[in-house]
Amino acid sequence: MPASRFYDKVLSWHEDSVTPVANPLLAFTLIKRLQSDWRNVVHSLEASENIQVLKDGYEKVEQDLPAFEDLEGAARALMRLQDVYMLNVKGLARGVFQRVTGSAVTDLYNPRRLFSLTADDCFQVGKVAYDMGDYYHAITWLEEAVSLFRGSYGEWNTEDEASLEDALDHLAFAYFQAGNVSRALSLSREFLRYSPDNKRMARNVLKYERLLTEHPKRMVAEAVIQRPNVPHLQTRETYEGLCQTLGSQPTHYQIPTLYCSLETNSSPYLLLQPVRKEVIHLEPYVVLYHDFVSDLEAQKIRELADPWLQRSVVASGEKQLQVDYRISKSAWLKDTVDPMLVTLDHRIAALTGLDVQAPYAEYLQVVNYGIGGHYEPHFDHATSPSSPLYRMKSGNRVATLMIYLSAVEAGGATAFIYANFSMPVVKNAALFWWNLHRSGEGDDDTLHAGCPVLLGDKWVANKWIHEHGQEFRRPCSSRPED
Ligand SMILES: O=C(O)CCC(=O)C(=O)O
Ligand SMILES: [Fe+2]
Repeated sequence: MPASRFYDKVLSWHEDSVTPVANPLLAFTLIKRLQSDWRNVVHSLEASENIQVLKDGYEKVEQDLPAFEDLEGAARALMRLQDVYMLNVKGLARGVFQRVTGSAVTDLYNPRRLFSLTADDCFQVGKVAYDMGDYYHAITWLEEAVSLFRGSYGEWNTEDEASLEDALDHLAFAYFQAGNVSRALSLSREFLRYSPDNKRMARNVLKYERLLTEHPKRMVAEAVIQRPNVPHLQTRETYEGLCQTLGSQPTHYQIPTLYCSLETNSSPYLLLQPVRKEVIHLEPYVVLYHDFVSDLEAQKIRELADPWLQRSVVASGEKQLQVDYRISKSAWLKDTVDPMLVTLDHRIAALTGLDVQAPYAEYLQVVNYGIGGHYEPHFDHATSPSSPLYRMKSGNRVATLMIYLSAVEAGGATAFIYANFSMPVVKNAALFWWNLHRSGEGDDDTLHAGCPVLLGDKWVANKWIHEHGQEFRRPCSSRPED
């Protein structure tokens, strides 16, 4: 019986998956299974004697299951990964992560186990794009759906929402919208072979034929379908190149001023336990402190924050908003939550020489990025006088110290757009940089981003240090270049 075949399939997905959400393909299918596959199984016509029990059980948990919005988010995350890492959709559907540029194919990650996508999975991703009018992504995913449905024609899965006909129908229309009428025509004709009585499709075929006779050029000159442009991101190419670590990474051999040292900063605290400091970049000044926290501390911080995590917001004018360009969950941890956080503050103060007591620094912000989670290029400091950052009345964010609380399997680097380098996630290390010049003016060269997580679960913690309280620790200067 198909429903039990679905059950067996679900069981096999869960075999040996300790962290099921580390793989974006598995994460998508998990959400899809909870959001629509089970519903399709439960509401299928395959009424057997136990169906009432199954239905009752389903209704009990229904409101806690992921909503369509979650499925949509997961589909968009897959498309984001596809774009930023130039992933090939055919490869993704087979469970492999390959970057394809021209004829060159690079393996970005070799998963231990392949999780392939079904035709219906690809259809759902394509449909999300289609419903947003994004025919560029719709076409790549629906092409894959059509090709997989063709290969398994006649085999019907109870959990599936769509069929070959649905996929052909959507793909044909997507091509038509994108200006490729000849492809729309051939797919519509294929559709009619399976459903010859469909009047709407018959009308479409006539329309496409007419268009092609009237404008025969469209037959040959197939429109090049462009990826939708995201207007707020002028730096997209650089950003994506850096996420793929195609930027000019600093090499210590070429730049002798970049060095590694054991930092004691004349602090008694650090004399006992010096921290290995690596200068990553000079202007802006960015350093990495290795093993800034221990595995246990990192774990503890993640655990303390976990129950408080909420979808991250950003400052927009005077308001705080949820936006597509920052997708993560975050929580603020007050020092009083655990003595370990006080120890951490002392370590930050000792290393940076800055005062991190309230109100001169913000609470620790813990951030968790799921699959495809990201933070597009931004500044940490306020760029407008009405920013909510000034509510603390301790000036702007003079410096950032960001701790990597986890490793990731692939993706998730921190990219400095204008400085043209990216920092891969180094578990337990902390990245420090100045956001402001000594004059107090924002340093535009600190524009940075958290690249989408390709595989894994990325955690970071931010300590934002404000201007006030640092007057004697970082004296100001009127030279803007300082
Ligand atoms: O996650 C990252 O690598 C960067 C995060 C970041 O820039 C921020 O939270 O402000
Ligand atoms: Fe940032």
